[in-house]
Amino acid sequence: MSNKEFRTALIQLLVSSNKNENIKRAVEFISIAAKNNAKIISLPECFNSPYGVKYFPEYSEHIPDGETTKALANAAKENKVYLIGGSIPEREDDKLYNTCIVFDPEGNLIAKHRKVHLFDIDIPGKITFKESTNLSPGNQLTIVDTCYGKIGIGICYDIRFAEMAALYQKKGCHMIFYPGAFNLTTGPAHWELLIRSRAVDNQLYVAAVSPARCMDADYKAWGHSSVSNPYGEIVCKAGSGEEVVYADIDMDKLNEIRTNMPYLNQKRADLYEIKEF
Ligand SMILES: NC(=O)CCC(=O)C(=O)O
Repeated sequence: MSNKEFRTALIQLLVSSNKNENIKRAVEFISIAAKNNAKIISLPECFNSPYGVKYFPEYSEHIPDGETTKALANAAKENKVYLIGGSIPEREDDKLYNTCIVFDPEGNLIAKHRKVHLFDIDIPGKITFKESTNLSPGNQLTIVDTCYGKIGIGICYDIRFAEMAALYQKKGCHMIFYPGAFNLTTGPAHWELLIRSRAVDNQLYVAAVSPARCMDADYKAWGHSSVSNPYGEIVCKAGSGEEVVYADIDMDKLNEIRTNMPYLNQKRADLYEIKEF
């Protein structure tokens, strides 16, 4: 495969309350995905800790000197892959963040995305979640320059904000990764709809990577890690359990879709515009 065609792998990890075990299993799955020829591998949101505000302080780490950063750097280097490290609770000074770290195939930390839109919702009788209880939002968008092109990074709730994805497209991204953990209320309603919408809006590949569902956990993840192509077709999709799913990315296909339907160049900047950050 050339750099215009490459395989990506989404690791739908079953996250437990044992942090060391979570990291170890993530590293094992990275090696399996690399053996299956994946060049860009992603973990899910909050993969080293159960997802919940009460867990964030205990499981949080400094980046880059924490154990998770070191383990992922080694895994990227040993397997010679780009690694999108899902997210982990990050501690800096007296603040906590929900943070995605990205590594190149030499194991260098090349990006750090702090979730910019915190997940604060209250659907009575269904789900209440308030990340802002103890997390602070990130204040920057994140684009990673790779030998496979530019990749935008968002974390879960970030996928709901169409302008963010539009900016990534405007700045040259051909793919956006969203490590995420939707739930049993919003997952069936919106997970796939949002993945496909961001892909069609911007004519790019969208990958969304969830933890596996654990019915004993406080927060029950929807699962269904998926990739949409730029035409809005789901090209791979996990079930709800632990598994790795793969998608073959094809930049010629993306370019063909953009040529056939050139609506990205037909925007009315005289009427509306996405401002650059
Ligand atoms: N972890 C999250 O940000 C969850 C977002 C979510 O479930 C949603 O519906 O949005």
